[in-house]
Amino acid sequence: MDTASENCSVKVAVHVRPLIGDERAQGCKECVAVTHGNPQVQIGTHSFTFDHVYGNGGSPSSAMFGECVAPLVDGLFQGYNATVLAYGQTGSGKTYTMGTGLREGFQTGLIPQVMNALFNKIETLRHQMEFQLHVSFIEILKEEVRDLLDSVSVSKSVTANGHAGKVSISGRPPIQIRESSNGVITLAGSTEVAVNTLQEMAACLEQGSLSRATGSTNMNNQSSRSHAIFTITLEQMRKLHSVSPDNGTPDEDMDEEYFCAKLHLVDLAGSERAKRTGSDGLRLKEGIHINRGLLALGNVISALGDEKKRREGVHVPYRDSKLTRLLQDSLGGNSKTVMIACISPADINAEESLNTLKYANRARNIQNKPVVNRDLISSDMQKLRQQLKYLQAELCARAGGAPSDEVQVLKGRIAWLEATNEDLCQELHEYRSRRAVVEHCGTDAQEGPVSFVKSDGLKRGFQSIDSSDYQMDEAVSDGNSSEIEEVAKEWEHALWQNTMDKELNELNKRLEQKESEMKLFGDIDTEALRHHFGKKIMELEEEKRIVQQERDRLLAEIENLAANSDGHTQKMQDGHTLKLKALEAQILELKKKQESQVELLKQKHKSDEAAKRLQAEIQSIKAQKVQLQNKIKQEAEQFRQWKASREKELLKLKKEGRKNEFERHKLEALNQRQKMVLQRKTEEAAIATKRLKELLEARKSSARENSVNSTGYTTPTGQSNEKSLQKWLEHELEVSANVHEVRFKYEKQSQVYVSILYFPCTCYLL
Ligand SMILES: Nc1ncnc2c1ncn2[C@@H]1O[C@H](COP(=O)(O)OP(=O)(O)OP(=O)(O)O)[C@@H](O)[C@H]1O
Repeated sequence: MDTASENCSVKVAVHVRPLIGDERAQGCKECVAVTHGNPQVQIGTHSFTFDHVYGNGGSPSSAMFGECVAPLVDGLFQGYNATVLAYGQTGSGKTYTMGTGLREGFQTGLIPQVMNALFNKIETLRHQMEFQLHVSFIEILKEEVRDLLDSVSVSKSVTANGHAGKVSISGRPPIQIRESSNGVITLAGSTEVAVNTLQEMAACLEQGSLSRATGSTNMNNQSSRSHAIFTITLEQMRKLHSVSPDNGTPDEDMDEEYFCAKLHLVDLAGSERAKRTGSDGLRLKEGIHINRGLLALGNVISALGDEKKRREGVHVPYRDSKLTRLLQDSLGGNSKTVMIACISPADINAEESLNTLKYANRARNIQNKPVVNRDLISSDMQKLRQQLKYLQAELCARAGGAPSDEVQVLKGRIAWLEATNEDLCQELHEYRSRRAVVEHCGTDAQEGPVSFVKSDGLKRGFQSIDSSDYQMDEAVSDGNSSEIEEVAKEWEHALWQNTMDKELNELNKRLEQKESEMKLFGDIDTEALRHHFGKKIMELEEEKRIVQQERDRLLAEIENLAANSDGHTQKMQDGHTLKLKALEAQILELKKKQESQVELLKQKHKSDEAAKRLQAEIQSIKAQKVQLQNKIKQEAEQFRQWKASREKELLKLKKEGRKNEFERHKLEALNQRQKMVLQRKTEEAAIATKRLKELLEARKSSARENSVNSTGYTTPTGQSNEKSLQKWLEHELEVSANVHEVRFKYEKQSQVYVSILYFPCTCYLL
């Protein structure tokens, strides 16, 4: 690879799509204004300047390819890597712009146009060089890299809820991201299809687009649920005609130069808010992963886009997500990059569109360092060849008079160089044939335990986010929708806060900058300056007037002298003419000075105007800052209230639970006691029944005795028996009444107990 690199910033274009059917049906108004003839976009009080603005009054969308992407395609042929990145809210038109969806407008998308331009250019250059094209198409879905061109993976529609998804058949190892020793990011295990024609490349795009995960949400009925990267690799073998040093004619043997450049075409999944997309379950989980990847991308852009941070060499968190890892070269690395920020003009999307523009505005500050990707070995070889030719020429030149031992040394050197050249050719050949295998096997010595340790360390920095994600996983698997909602809300709040903090930081920076600019104006006493310039002009005016008077006087004298001309007067006249000339020059000088003073005064006036404008800008930034701070405060307060009410609710429920538990214990104890009483009474009743039987027996036998005596009187024994029988009967009645009462109470308590167990809340309310 060439070491020389040029710094070039990420170019940003905005694509404003027209209002679409749904938005029209909802009666939305347009809230995005584009300044005519200028790449400026305005939303509310916010105004941004980009490299290009398309749609909605800006340049026509059809000009986008020619202005933004065609130069990157040309760059590919010079060996420069390039990236085109579509970013924006869900439903803002990224897929439409890139042409990765097989829907309406597909052919006008950027990727189909790239393919056309690529093959047209190859056709015109075919006689000068050899080409080899490869394409790969991957998606990042829920932090997993999937191969969209893998023929083993199959695309399948999942019919429930209209959700579609891709099902991978196991058998191939998952795709791994690797970093080679020279810092190049590669994908080990992804399919690289060699293509020779436009049709073959289009078929790859179509196959991958069909396999991509999409799903329906409230905001886009065919929403991309993954980040997709379509990569075109262009290899060129250029034939270099070298000129013979002897006769200046082209050499028979031609040198070769090998270039290899990649073009990444990225269609990111859209940022989304769970509330607006109406996502739940699977969609919600996808949305969280999408937002998480975009948050990591935002952090990378912030770290790279901040001049101060860059100078301080602040760590860029590329490893926080697969997306940022894969785009490492595209952002701040070896690539020419264009970001296309897609926005909707509808007023209901104003906040999201504003966020997209802020994100894109930050990206404009990123400095990349693209280099020509020339094969190291071929460039070494070229140097050696040049050296060889130079030596051969030197040898020829000296052939006549050079001492023979010097010629011998040079010949030896040439032989050595030729041998080295041959070795290098061999090495180059082996290297090329091994390269493909090496890339696929991914046997990269760099990915050892050391890099794991490093990534672990970085992971720790993101622990809070990881743990919230873990909570989300738990919540989703439990199927507890209120918990999901709670975690989603907290996540959304954290995202929102992060964006707002960044915005506030940016406002503070802008304010600081404007205030320091204002200080420059403030140090100058404008009134004193104006007075000084006014005075200076008057003085010059006076001086000019005096000099003009003197000139007029001299002119009059010359005229007089001319009338009576003699030798003496002629001399005087000459002297006067000289003086007159000097005075004229003086007047001219004074005029110039006066003009420059007037110019200075004008500039002063202009700078006063600029100071006023600056002051107004400072005021507006301050007002924006106050607004933002209030918004942050309000949101934080709302979130705090929501959290407090959730906690209160939870506490109340816990309290109710405890109370119910206590009641249950109490009832159980009562129930136990009553059971015991019932048992005791039942036993007493059994004893009484037994006694009754005995008494009845006794009574029968005494009656028999009485009939034997036949006296007709009741004996004292008979009387006492009757009394005891009466007493016993009374007791018996009392016992059975008690038994009934206890049984009734027991049954009632049992019913209450059952209802507490199965319907605790109702019971509490009762
Ligand atoms: N420039 C445009 N002109 C006309 N229609 C457009 C344009 N851009 C987008 N649309 C329409 O808007 C809708 C959403 O577009 P698209 O699917 O490309 O959005 P997206 O940003 O890729 O969404 P997501 O992130 O959810 O995948 C589609 O119906 C598409 O046809």
